[in-house]
Amino acid sequence: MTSKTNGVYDRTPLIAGNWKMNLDHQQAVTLVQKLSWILTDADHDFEKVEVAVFPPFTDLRSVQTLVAGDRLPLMYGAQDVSAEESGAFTGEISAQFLSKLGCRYVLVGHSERRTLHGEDDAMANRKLTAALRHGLAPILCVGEGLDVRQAGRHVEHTLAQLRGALEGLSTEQVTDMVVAYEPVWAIGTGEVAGPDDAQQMCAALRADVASRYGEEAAAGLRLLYGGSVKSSNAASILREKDVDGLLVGGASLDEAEFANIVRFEHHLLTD
Ligand SMILES: O=C[C@H](O)COP(=O)(O)O
Repeated sequence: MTSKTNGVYDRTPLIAGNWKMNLDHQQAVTLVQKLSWILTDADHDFEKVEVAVFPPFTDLRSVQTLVAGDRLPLMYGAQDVSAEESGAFTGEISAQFLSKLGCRYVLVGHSERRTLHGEDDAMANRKLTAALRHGLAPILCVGEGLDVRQAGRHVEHTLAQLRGALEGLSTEQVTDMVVAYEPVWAIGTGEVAGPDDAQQMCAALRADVASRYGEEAAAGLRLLYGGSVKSSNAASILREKDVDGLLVGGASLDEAEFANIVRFEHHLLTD
């Protein structure tokens, strides 16, 4: 997001709520209903600031039914996708299934997939390709651990993740992409990277895309920050020039708190 002063953004801000392994399908319906009531009551303009939720797989059909039935203006997506097309892959969920459920987005390469399931950049690349084949918009997650940050290698590390995951993709495919910078040391810890840290990395990611895929691709690329985001720090991070949105974990499980994050502009105007 850019141009914070006149209310006009170069890119539509995206506020994404990753529920992780929380909320069953009934709780999902309740949360989405309440979130939509709060935002509608507050006259939230969903075209100006996009809102997306990422429930567990088992909730997606219920969320789809609610969103379609009530014509809710929010988007939803999945937290992961198989790199495979179909077949004997027990427990996997294909991009085609997600597409059929009306998912707009899918997270790829989240740090919890990387650390808990050993996913690497090559796997992120295969998942991105699978998602794109089925018309899903991937949100590629990148970011460094504490050791890398302390060694001062966070920019090179994160750019290497980006390059590995985007390997072989066309300029057109990269142009539609969303990339989330999530420093692992700031996830679920209460530690937040400062707005300067978020801006430094998002600027480096955008510059890298510009050098490889051209200025147009870089200008369209949406860059999110994730890691202990709350309504109290959202506005200051989003004020940064190259930060186009947020990937929110824990705080997205509380509809009032998440709605306050979505309405960050309100805080920009008042603080
Ligand atoms: O996907 C979301 C991120 O992992 C951030 O999670 P958090 O807001 O709970 O730190």
